[in-house]
Amino acid sequence: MPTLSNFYTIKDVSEHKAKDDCWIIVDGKVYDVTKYLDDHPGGDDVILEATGRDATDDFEDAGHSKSARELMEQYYIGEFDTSSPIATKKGFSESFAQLKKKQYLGLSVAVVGISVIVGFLYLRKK
Ligand code: HEM
Repeated sequence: MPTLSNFYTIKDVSEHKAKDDCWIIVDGKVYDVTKYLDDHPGGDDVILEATGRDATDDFEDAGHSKSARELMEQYYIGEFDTSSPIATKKGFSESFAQLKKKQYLGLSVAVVGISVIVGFLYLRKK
């Protein structure tokens, strides 16, 4: 029998990033792991660090066993709404924006520097 699932956007999931209210996204599914944090063999910090974004890569990198995957089923609360944009690595979008800012700054400094040198050479020739 088909079942209706809850769908959560990244905004919904981002509202549950605390130790006493923690959701994670793994493989397109959303889990409320609040009650599991203290029991997690990998520690609560790794899970808390992976909230508010797609934690699939971190979950897979840890090489979870079959029993760990079975265990997580009891924390399943719904599907992740993939129509919303999402980062897979923490801070990727922020660091990309910072990099772009730095590039603009570098370009401005180069333009000013070249103008000064050209101006200097021009004046010396006179
Ligand atoms: C409902 C979700 C989760 C469950 C049920 C779960 C369960 C487990 C279990 C049972 C282990 C012990 C080893 C094993 O049997 O594989 C483990 C280890 C570990 N988990 Fe999770 N885990 C969950 C989510 C996560 C997430 C989201 C991350 C990373 C962000 C993570 C990172 C780790 C790490 C790093 C270990 C390493 C332990 C070590 O070998 O030192 N886990 N987890």
